[in-house]
Amino acid sequence: MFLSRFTNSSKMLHCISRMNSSTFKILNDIPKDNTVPQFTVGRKNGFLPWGAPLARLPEPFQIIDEILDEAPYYKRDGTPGKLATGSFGEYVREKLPLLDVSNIKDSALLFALYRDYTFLTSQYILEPCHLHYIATKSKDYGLGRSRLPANIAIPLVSLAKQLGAKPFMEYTCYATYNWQKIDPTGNCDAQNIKLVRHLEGSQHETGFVAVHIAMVQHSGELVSNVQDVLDAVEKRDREEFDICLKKMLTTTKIINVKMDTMWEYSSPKAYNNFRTYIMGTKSQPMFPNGVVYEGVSEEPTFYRGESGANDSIVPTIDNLLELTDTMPDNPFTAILKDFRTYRPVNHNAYLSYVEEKAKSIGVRAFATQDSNSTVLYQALLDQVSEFRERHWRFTKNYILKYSKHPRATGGSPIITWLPNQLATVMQAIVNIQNFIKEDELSHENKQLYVELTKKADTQLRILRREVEELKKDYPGQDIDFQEVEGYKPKKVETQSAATFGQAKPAVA
Ligand code: HEM
Repeated sequence: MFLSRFTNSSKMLHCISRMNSSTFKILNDIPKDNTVPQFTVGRKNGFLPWGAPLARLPEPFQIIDEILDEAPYYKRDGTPGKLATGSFGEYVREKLPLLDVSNIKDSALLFALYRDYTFLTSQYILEPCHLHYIATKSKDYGLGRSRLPANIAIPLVSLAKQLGAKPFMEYTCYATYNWQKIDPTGNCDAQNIKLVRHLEGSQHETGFVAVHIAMVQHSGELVSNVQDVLDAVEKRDREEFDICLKKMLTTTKIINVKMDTMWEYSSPKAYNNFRTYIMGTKSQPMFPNGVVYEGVSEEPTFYRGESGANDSIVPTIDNLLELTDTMPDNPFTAILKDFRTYRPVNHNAYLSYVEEKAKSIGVRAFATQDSNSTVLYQALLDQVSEFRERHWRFTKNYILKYSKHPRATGGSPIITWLPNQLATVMQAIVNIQNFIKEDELSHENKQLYVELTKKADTQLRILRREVEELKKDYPGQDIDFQEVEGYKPKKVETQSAATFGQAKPAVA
């Protein structure tokens, strides 16, 4: 049975889940009703859409297929597209009529149109930046276009409103709603994935997105694991709790192993060939005055760019383990919270549910009442650290080796932001040892605990030194709260990256 109470109103979905934080309706099966929002969290689809992403648009929208086929730097036949010749801007201004998208009932078409208008937007405003980046031999991006024409802006804003999304390219647009299986009977491993839309058009771009999909295909198991852990804590069932933590460990290990295949599917050297087009307009020097959406408002807009930071796997685990609560109250954490608004409303509501539920029933407190459970909890923290550590390695090899640009695609400071969270989780692994009584541990858990604690402690010291060194080469890495408008710090603990990621002590 799928969730029949869902309607295509994203606001309604948000309300349903927020009305009662002790329950959250998760899809148990694939819906038959095509008005159910594509990004509804489910035990089968997890954080992927519940239906296969729509690859081709029906009339009267086929003109968008045509334009997007012509756009990529390299078209499907390998010849240069409009972005390579610098003619995309003029082409789309002239060729695209102002289409009416105000009343789209089918959730697949609604999301496909939103995806496609965000592609048109990013290609339009960032076309000059990539050409500048090539002309200056990777030195800088110059300025982007500061006005988005009405034939793109008006429909995009309407679609975003219908979805409760930002009118800008989110992670869902570039990654989780932008793929097809090559063999429809196969799974979503990277070799079986091709893209619906390209920005650059290389196999490295396909590989980059495909590895994300290969990881997110396991998020259905993760959603089930999370629910089982929460149920076990509510029942105060220790045996069941330990079994569930072990199952979740298996899932997280699979996801981390899939992450490692990035090196195989997408080369570090090729990443910067498509990275420009996924940049945002917020906290980016290419858009000092933002972007005006013509026909909508003369007020400039500022949006974060596409980023894996909008994926829901890691935030879900952060929230379940109550790690989010130990993040320092600094501007980096403020950015992390801001990122959470750049995702489907149902994902955001799910994240809030997990966060509130874990706190109210005390997942961490329950874990730390037993030394062996605490080690399993610590092992899960270690998987979050493994994810973030792999990720920091990607950033050093795919980005820092080739670019001195100070901001990541999502607008976070490239040197200090990721280490803020990485250091927090490493510190949490070290701190949790206060709850472990070695003489109560099984032989297996004792070995694991010693190994995990030592590893985190060493990595933390290396990371701190590394960040201080790297900061010298990148300007503006220490930011203040003003950059994250709307965020109210509870208490300013630090504004300096010198003490980034100091987790608060774990309190049971
Ligand atoms: C070559 C591969 C990758 C590179 C270079 C890269 C780069 C980055 C950067 C620079 C950030 C900082 C946020 C921002 O954009 O402003 C970020 C955040 C993030 N990315 Fe990636 N990414 C890669 C692959 C992935 C993959 C495969 C995933 C899997 C879903 C992922 C998930 C995340 C998450 C969850 C965050 C937030 C991290 C946190 O909470 O500490 N990334 N990424």
